[in-house]
Amino acid sequence: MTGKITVITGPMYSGKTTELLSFVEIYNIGKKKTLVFKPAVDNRYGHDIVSTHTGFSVKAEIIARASEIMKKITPEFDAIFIDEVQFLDTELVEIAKKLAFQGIDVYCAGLDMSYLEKPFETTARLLAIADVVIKKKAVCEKCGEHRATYSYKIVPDGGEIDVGGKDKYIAICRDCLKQLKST
Ligand SMILES: Nc1ncnc2c1ncn2[C@@H]1O[C@H](COP(=O)(O)OP(=O)(O)O)[C@@H](O)[C@H]1O
Ligand SMILES: Cc1cn([C@H]2C[C@H](O)[C@@H](COP(=O)(O)O)O2)c(=O)[nH]c1=O
Ligand SMILES: [Zn+2]
Repeated sequence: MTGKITVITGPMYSGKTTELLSFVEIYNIGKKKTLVFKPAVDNRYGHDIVSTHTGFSVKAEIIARASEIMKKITPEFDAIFIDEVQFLDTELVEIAKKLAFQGIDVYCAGLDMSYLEKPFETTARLLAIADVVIKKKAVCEKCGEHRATYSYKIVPDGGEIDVGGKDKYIAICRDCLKQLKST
């Protein structure tokens, strides 16, 4: 049987990594063969772990390019999990397809949009080929409603790729974004 491609997306703090790691746990309980990957650019929580904003973490393989995934897995794997896919090159899309054809489930988590409201290309392309899309929302840090779909930058521009957390970004809803833009 072929594998399934699942993409978990949404703004920062929406629970993407939490959801990704809950899938890892399900496969691990079932004693399945799995591997977790993370791009090298995201150095927030230490070098060889994927961590949620609440501090829950699992061991991960650090990769600079998507092609490194193929060097680290064999056909015996049941599933692979990749966090922060917005930081990886678009070759990940072909790799995800290839692995799914080989019967390996592929779980990807990543931002859909940058703070400039532009789609991250790798996430966008993965969404196009996904079997399952999970779109998460965060709590808006302006109005307190659970409908934030945007990551808003609260410090001067450090470029579209700019690793950080609450020191740089908040999650906000469209209504609050509209308000912020009009002030
Ligand atoms: N604005 C927010 N909305 C929702 N959760 C938030 C917010 N700010 C901080 N959190 C915390 O972040 C956790 C989700 O973290 P994580 O899964 O790492 O999210 P993501 O990977 O989408 O950034 C939540 O369980 C909550 O404790
Ligand atoms: C919006 C936005 C975010 N980033 C960075 C900031 C963080 O390091 C990650 C997102 O982490 P999370 O697990 O989703 O909270 O991406 C960026 O580089 N550029 C952006 O526009
Ligand atoms: Zn709001």
